[in-house]
Amino acid sequence: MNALQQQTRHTAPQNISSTAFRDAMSHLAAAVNVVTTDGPGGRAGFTASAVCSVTDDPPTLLVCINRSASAYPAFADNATLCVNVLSAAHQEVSNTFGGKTPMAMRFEHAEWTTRETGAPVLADALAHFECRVSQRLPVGTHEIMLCEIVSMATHDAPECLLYFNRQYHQLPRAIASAG
Ligand SMILES: NC(=O)C1=CN([C@@H]2O[C@H](COP(=O)(O)OP(=O)(O)OC[C@H]3O[C@@H](n4cnc5c(N)ncnc54)[C@H](O)[C@@H]3O)[C@@H](O)[C@H]2O)C=CC1
Ligand SMILES: Cc1cc2nc3c(=O)[nH]c(=O)nc-3n(C[C@H](O)[C@H](O)[C@H](O)COP(=O)(O)O)c2cc1C
Repeated sequence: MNALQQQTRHTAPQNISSTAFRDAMSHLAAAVNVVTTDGPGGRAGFTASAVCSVTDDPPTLLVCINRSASAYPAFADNATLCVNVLSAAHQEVSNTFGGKTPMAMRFEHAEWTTRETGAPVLADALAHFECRVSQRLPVGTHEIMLCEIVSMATHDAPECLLYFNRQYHQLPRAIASAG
């Protein structure tokens, strides 16, 4: 057996439990976002790594939200949301929105504003995307929200926040070149 084979762990298809899937998913590094909303369903937000770009025409991204999350009823009732991309300075913001913190307290510890849609915008987010939810698709425990961009902005913070191996990591904007 060579070194590569020794480091590779295979799981038979019939054995793919939720735990095995999560263990494998912990090997995917992901950007960390706080997704917020406000409207008839109230103000809410949650930490999300399941966010990705779908198409640039019309500019669209997707967000997956667990339907058992305390934030879900507000997202189900509201038509707009904001994806706030976190910088390395926002690890505590991520913990606040990813834990069991009561919804009203989540917005107390960072600077939030509103712009086009009324969804809370994190003042110094690395980027923010205000969106109109254009489609909703339930899949298992989650709902995929397809989100058309209404307005966006970027902010050149020096490092982004990543989630990998169940831990936070910080990645600099520019990697120093060797030699
Ligand atoms: N997509 C999601 O719903 C995610 C939920 N979480 C939640 O945050 C908490 C802490 O998670 P970890 O410490 O990373 O350990 P974990 O073992 O629960 O998660 C490991 C990885 O599995 C994936 N994952 C976790 N829960 C999932 C779910 N319900 N549906 C689809 N994918 C899921 C994510 O990629 C995550 O990084 C847990 O309660 C977890 O459920 C974390 C990341 C993503
Ligand atoms: C790094 C990280 C990423 C997460 N990504 C998602 C996600 O993409 N979708 C999701 O529904 N929940 C995600 N969660 C979990 C939610 O942020 C939240 O903890 C969960 O919905 C339970 O919140 P509640 O106590 O308000 O019900 C993530 C949590 C962490 C810490």
